[in-house]
Amino acid sequence: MEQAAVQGDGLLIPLIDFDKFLSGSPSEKLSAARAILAGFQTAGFIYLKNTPIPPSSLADAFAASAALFALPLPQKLQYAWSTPAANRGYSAPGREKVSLLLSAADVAQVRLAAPDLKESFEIGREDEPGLPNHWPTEPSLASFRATMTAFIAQCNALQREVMRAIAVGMGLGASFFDEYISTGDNTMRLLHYPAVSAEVFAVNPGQVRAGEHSDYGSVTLLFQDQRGGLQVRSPNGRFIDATPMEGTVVVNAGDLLARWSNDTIKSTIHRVVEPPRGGEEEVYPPRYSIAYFCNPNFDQFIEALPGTYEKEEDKKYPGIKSGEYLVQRLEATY
Ligand SMILES: O=C(O)CCC(=O)C(=O)O
Ligand SMILES: [Fe+2]
Repeated sequence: MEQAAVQGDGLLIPLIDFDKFLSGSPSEKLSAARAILAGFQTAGFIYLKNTPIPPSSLADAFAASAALFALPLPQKLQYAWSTPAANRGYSAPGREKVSLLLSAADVAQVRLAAPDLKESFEIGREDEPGLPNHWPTEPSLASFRATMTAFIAQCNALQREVMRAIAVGMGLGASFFDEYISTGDNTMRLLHYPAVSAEVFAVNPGQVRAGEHSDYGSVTLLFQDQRGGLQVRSPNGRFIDATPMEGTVVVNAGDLLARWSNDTIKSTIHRVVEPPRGGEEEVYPPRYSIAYFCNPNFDQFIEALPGTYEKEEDKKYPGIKSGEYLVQRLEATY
């Protein structure tokens, strides 16, 4: 029996020992795979412990991310995110003037449009023709590219194993997804939620660090620091804290995997809000996270997986090319 990482209001996110899947006995492998699949089918989220990602790689990636975001804005803007098809580079925070608002009408207006209090930097597949990554050239970031390249390779290897676990759980054979994900059409997103005055949230109850959303692709590996603020929506519609647990990776299923599984897997809404209140903080410290968004190869045609429907008419969605689906979704957001 695995433990719960998060439990409340009908949401149960399991904590799974991934080493049991990777190096356990055949029966341990199978039960870990089934627990992983069950977590995606019920919560849409799991926490994994004992993954092969070395803590030192993660620490290096967070340090490189912090060094990047510490650059002055004009320097970061040299690396600006350009188009949904490219999906690479830097996105600046929304204007953070919320606490200066004077009238209730102004507050109401901003609540409607309250921009996320975050900045991000996206890194795509390195060898994609015509779409170079925006590697920083500052001397203070001399090791950024090597650090991220190594970390991305480790994340890609981990997601392949997660997909194998899903395949085993579904009874499809461990290598079922391998050919679908051979290219590594994935995106690493570095996230920085700057320090923010507690007043910003007090003045505007609609203000969040990242608005509620589901992810688009197959699975997302999410590495969060210890600040807290990530919340996952329960089946009853309440947001439940997905509290950080040292040494774990949060993994969630995205919309394309839900569609691929004929909605037997859930892509669950989540968001990032102010950290849970401890005392009388006036300023919430910055929060950093790294999300590794995975997709089937962009040229793969995605339609209901074997075993997720009985008759043709039970298929809920027409097939679609992975890359087309992603670009459609990105176009709607930016
Ligand atoms: O920062 C986080 O913990 C969550 C980020 C997230 O959900 C996203 O970027 O899709
Ligand atoms: Fe997300």
